[in-house]
Amino acid sequence: MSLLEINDVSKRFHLGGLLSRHHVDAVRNVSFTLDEDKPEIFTIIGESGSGKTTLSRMILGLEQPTEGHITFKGTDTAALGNRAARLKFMRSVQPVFQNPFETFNPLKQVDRYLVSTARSLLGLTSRDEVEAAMDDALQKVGLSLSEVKGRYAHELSGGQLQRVAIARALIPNPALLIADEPVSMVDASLRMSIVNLLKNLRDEFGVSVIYITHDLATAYYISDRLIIMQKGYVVEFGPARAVLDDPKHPYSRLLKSSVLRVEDAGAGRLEPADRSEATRALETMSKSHMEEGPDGRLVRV
Ligand SMILES: Nc1ncnc2c1ncn2[C@@H]1O[C@H](COP(=O)(O)OP(=O)(O)OP(=O)(O)O)[C@@H](O)[C@H]1O
Repeated sequence: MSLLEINDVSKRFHLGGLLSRHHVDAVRNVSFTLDEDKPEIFTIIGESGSGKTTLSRMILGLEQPTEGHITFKGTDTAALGNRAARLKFMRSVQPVFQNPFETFNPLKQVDRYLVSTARSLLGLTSRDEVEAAMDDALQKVGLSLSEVKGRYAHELSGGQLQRVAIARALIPNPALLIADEPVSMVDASLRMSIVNLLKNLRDEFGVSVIYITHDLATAYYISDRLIIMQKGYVVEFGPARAVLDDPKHPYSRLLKSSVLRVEDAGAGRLEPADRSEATRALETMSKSHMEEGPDGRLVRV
């Protein structure tokens, strides 16, 4: 059975009111499926404005698709009518946001966030039960309740704080985490520990992760499959290493060639790579379609 099915989903934002003719097509005809029996790290890559966050907000039910359907464990997420159905969905699909320093109010002890998640999503009332659920989630991210209890955000490192944010998301034992740029605000030296943590959640606890990033290196390291988005379109889709080793679409090639290498920086080569091929591909995008290669990869042509 599918865990998550994204079926031909598009999102159009009207600018200046519904009757205005100005709009942005943030997401265009995106489809993919995650399998319930095969937890994976599914990565969405794309530059700023390509539609990654809009797609993730639709999966979380924070935006509704203009067209298409999103189905979680067989239920259309647009049809989650009552509070009980909505709560059940929120227990199963949890977000992790980009900046842990924005996630946590500096005037509130960080463990209070975990307490409220345990109460609201698990319905726990007794202090012992709440603390057991918190400690269990904190252990999964390599922390413990005693390390975190009573502490404020500024008393923890960015890496520790992002672990606490992930622990909060893990309290209801979700099947799916939506992690939107979870390492971009974390110190480079701590980045791999968070990335390895996501891997561990997949391997040890069977949690699937939708990992949203600009960062090709971490995407290459942890992803099972990925999509590359440009201006709302999926331009390439397939096993992560196959796509990143040998990108087929001009935009994917541009992304890969834009990664700054130490030897280029040392030689003063800081200019962006030539965008002309990717820009030409974008001009013909509305007339394009996805085509399947012999290795099961999909490329927009
Ligand atoms: N609520 C909104 N109203 C109008 N336009 C929006 C809204 N949200 C997003 N957009 C537009 O939709 C497009 C896609 O934005 P989105 O934030 O999904 O991209 P992104 O790939 O996540 O970018 P970033 O990496 O910068 O977060 C952009 O052109 C953006 O300006």
